[in-house]
Amino acid sequence: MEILFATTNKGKATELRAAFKNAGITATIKTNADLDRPPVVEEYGTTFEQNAKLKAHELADYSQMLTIADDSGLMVDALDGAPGVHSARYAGIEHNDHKNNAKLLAELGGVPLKQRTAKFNTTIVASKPGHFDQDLVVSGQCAGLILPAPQGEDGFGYDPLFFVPEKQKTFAEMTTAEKNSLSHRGRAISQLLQKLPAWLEQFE
Ligand SMILES: O=P(O)(O)OP(=O)(O)OP(=O)(O)OC[C@H]1O[C@@H](n2cnc3c(O)ncnc32)[C@H](O)[C@@H]1O
Ligand SMILES: [Mg+2]
Repeated sequence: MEILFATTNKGKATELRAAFKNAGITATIKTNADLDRPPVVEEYGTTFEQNAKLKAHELADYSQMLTIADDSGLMVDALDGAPGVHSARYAGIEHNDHKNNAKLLAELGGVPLKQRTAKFNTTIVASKPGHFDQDLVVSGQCAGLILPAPQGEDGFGYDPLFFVPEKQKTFAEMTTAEKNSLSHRGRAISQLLQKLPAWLEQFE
C-alpha cells in the first residue's frame, strides 16, 4: 500500500514512518517532497481539523493518492491557548522553529514554571480522492510544561521547550520511539491505525 502524507515537515514524516514500522505496517509513506511541484496549501482554517482537511484534500486531488494530513499545535494556558492553530507562524511571516521558540519564551517572560502548563494537539485526517465526505478524523493530546530555556537536540519545532513531567525530559531529549509512545502525534497515529482497516474496507 502507498500513502501520501501531505506534509512539508520532515520531523512529522520521521515520526509517522517510525510509528507505522513499529506497528508492523509495511505501507510506503510518501510526502510532498516526493511529488513534482506539489501545491502549497494555505492553512486558513480556524481549527486543526479544518487545516488538516485543507492539506489532505488539496494533496489528494493533486496526487490522486490515498492521503493523510496532520495539523498540530501547542496551547499554552498562561497565553490563553496561544499559539494554537497559529503555532507554525507564531513568529510572523519569516517564521522558523528558532524564532517561534524565542517568541514563546518572550511571551512567557517571568511566568513561574508551575504556571507554564501546556498541551499539544495533533489532528490527523485520512482522505480518499473523490470521497471527501467520508474522511477519517482522529486526534491525540499530550500535556506538559514550557521550560524557561531549551533542553535537548532531537525532534523539531517546540520540542526543546516541551517538558513531559512523567518522563522528566523534553521531547527533544527523547528518541523518536519514546516520543511516539506518549506524544500527541503518537496517540493520534495509534487511533488512526486502529480505525484505518475498517475505514478502508468501505471503499472496496
Ligand atoms: O503543515 P505541515 O506541512 O504538515 O507542517 P507544519 O510544520 O507547518 O505543521 P503545522 O501546520 O501542523 O504547524 C504546527 C506547528 O507546531 C510545531 N509542531 C508540530 N508538532 C510538533 C511536535 O511534535 N513537537 C514540536 N513542535 C511541533 C511545528 O513545528 C509547527 O511550527
Ligand atoms: Mg503547516
